Amino acid sequence: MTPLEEEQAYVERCREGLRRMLDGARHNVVIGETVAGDRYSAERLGRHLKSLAKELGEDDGGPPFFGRLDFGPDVSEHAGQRYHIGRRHVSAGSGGRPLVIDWRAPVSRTFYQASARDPRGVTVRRRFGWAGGELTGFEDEHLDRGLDRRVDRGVDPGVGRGGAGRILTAEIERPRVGPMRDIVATIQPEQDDLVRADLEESLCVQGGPGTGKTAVGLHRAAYLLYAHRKRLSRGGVLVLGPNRAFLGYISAVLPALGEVDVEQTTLDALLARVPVKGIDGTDAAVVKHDVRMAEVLRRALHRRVREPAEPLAVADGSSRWRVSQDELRHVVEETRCEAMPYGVGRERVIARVASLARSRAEARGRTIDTAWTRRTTRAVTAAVDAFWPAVRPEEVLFEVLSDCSEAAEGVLTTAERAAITWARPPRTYRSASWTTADLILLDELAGLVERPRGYGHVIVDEAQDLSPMQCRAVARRSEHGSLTVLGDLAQGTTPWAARGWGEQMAHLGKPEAAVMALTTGFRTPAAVVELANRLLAELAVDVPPSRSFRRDGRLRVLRGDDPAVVTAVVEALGHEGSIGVIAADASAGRLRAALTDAGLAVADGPTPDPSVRISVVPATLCKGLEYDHVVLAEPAEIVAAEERGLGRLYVALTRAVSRLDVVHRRPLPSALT
Ligand SMILES: Nc1ncnc2c1ncn2[C@@H]1O[C@H](COP(=O)(O)OP(=O)(O)OP(=O)(O)O)[C@@H](O)[C@H]1O
Repeated sequence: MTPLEEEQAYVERCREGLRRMLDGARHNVVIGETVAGDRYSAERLGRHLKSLAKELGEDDGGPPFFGRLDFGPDVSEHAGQRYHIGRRHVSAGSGGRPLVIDWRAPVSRTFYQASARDPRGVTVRRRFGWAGGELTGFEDEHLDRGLDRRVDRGVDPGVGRGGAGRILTAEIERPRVGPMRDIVATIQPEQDDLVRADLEESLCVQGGPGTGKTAVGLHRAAYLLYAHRKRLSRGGVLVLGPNRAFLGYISAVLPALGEVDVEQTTLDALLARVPVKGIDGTDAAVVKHDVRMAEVLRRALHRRVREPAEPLAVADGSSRWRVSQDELRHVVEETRCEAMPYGVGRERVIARVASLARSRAEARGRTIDTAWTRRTTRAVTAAVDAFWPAVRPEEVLFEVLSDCSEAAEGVLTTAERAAITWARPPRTYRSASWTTADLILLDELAGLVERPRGYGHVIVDEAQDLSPMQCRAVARRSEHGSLTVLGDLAQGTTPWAARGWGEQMAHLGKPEAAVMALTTGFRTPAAVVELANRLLAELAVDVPPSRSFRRDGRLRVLRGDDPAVVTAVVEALGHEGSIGVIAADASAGRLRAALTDAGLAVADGPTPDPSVRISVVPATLCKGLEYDHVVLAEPAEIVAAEERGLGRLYVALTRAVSRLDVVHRRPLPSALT
């Protein structure tokens, strides 16, 4: 047998192993359904087993491994061992050593980190090439002999980018056809460091376009769940992305890595406690996103706590148990000093006052039973309503937006107060038309009333765009957990986008987090990166220019309007891969009509769709997405459309994987010429 045939035979053993695991998992689903301890655990177990069975079923036919490590004789733990590394563990069935080791297992780390300079005991690292589930070749790096000793079997011999092998280069440069895929086979050492950082460690990753921030975040989620499954099972892991198109684009990555229980959502969706019916003007939105609003809301809420105006007398048959006004005052003051959430404070006041009444009753020999306690607590609660009332966040915000003169005194300017005040206040909070920014204010208030549910780990993508108030909403949910914050200051497009990470991390509640950099781009070809980098000087943020791993690709700057866009798209159809037509929001509908009039099928939304190759993408939705071929229409219009239009153009320019056509009639923004 040739070495390639030996590996192909090993693939068959792995597939057999997977089939055995699948049979076992299906069997367990049946058993799991009958061995219900209680309903909750039966449901959880059933869900877990079913998803495992589904996953294993779906895995059937996919590559069971992507790499192999051969250790030399000098590593005590692994001396002379050979391990195949894959997306999932494949057991040998007989209780022996697994056929395939999970990419997240400790030994797999060596696969990503070993190098000729630091072989870590590895003699050979093998990468496999696959075509449609068939193992077609492999490539060896003899780390003990230096990188130049590369041997290829069944693939074109040769060395790719920067000393990287062909298989690695081909994987990174492959045309993109649909949603995002995992990168487990080709995680780079600096990415691996971030993926496997400690759970306790909060990280901030600043990386230029296409440096793999999103990929790192998702793989980190999968890694943390593997390494700390028990600890994270209670709090869970939350992934926050910028919009629904982005979530659609990334949604398959974690399930492909076997993780189906991660909550992936947008911050707006997470905070949606009321329907959004109103829209803010920019002036109002800017004030509402400002961190000073936290103080305004705090004051507005706590203004509701008043000095008790009268003593309390709890009627109990023929007796009355009294709590004096002074005692009530003392309880309120004492509770206030403990600086706890408003709602918890109220509960504590009720409990303390009830306990005073109880001690009076006990002193008079009254027998206290549950019914007595319930009755007394009800009476005390009614009295406490007068000086520490129950409150809904909506009621407080209703008051603030109707008239914030007192709560905002000395905090907001007159113009700022006017900007957020309703021109015509609704009659009650129930008829208010809340805006997206109001959701954040309601969440701040809800957080002041009661602590929200926290997560074990939160991953925030495109974090440069979060306002201070949005950051606080994230911080509330990760107070007792850790954060992975991913972003690029140069891609900031919101009016409140961060200009530096220090302040942003402070708003996120983790001022001590290390800021790490990713600088090699894996998406955009060098010529396109070079064009986009020209904008950096005008973006007023301090980030290093990106470098591209890729030397392939094509950039064209074409003159013309809609017909030129259609021609560029038709030409792009001659290549493999997805096609994104990115235009200013106002022009997206017109361009879509021009393409369909030309007889071309266009996908419904911006998310790359393998069945309909062309997507028309409003510029404000292209963040985080990528297309094999991008036709970028009229850059000047994108720049003019919003305050941070240049940032938006920078994002739009960096969405192309293989080819970018810039089509323009109006003069190009000066930075590009
Ligand atoms: N190590 C890698 N191997 C293969 N592909 C990679 C690697 N790292 C990143 N990529 C690919 O590069 C592309 C860009 O990655 P990703 O979207 O994670 O970058 P990003 O930094 O979040 O980009 P942006 O900020 O522009 O949205 C994706 O297609 C991703 O799969």
